[in-house]
Amino acid sequence: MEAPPDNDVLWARSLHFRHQDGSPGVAGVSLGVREGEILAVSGPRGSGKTTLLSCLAGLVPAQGGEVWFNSQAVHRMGPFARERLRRDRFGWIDPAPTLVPELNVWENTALPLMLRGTGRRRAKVAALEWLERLDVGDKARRHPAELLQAERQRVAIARALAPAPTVLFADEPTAPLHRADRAHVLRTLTTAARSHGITVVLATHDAETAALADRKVTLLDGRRVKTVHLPPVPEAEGRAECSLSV
Ligand SMILES: Nc1ncnc2c1ncn2[C@@H]1O[C@H](COP(=O)(O)OP(=O)(O)OP(=O)(O)O)[C@@H](O)[C@H]1O
Repeated sequence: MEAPPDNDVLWARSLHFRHQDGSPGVAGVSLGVREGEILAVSGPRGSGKTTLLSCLAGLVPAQGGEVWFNSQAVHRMGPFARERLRRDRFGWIDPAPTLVPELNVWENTALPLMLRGTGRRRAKVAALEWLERLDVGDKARRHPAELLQAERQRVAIARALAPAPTVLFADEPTAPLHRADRAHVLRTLTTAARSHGITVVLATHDAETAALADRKVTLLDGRRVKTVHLPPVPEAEGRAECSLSV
């Protein structure tokens, strides 16, 4: 076993993961992510994007293969070491916002910073700055239940960026946003990542989102492929969909 190349902050070799019920998640995926790079992991629904990000972030232990974060072998870590790594070095954005309902918006945003040891006052200042950047600064004292789903997602993005993680795993981060808001939020996310040197692994099935990344890897049925050719939707089916959506 060898350590990853120096310029890769994250590196995986021949990753395998099967879900508890036997569903194949990823099967033999290898990739490297360079420091400061924005890497899109694309592919259709069910292709293994979330599973891959979960293995890379140490959320689930890979059942085969290797994951390296710099010179640390994530695949050899126990649950506590992986949890510490996630807390101190990684950020995560889910497709749907998961905020602590009892805390207000700025407290939610400041939480990862405080868990890393930042004092409450400094954490609050940072949280408020990030909330402003994500256009939800005026909601800082509200509780999650008082916000729209799209606003909660902006808060979740601010919370993930506030500690300036070394690697940010963003799983369909703009899924709950309206199309018009998506581009703006994605630009804020990618600009913030670039200006703070945050490496981003961005799972998306949307080609426009993937185009914002520096590089793209594509998955199909848990494996890396060069391109995905999906069968065209028959015209009659397309018409049926249109009439249903009216
Ligand atoms: N918790 C789970 N238990 C069992 N099977 C799962 C679980 N999560 C995902 N799978 C299965 O693993 C495979 C990969 O799913 P995954 O969610 O990683 O794909 P994805 O590309 O992220 O899809 P989506 O875009 O829909 O989120 C799919 O066949 C899926 O049904």
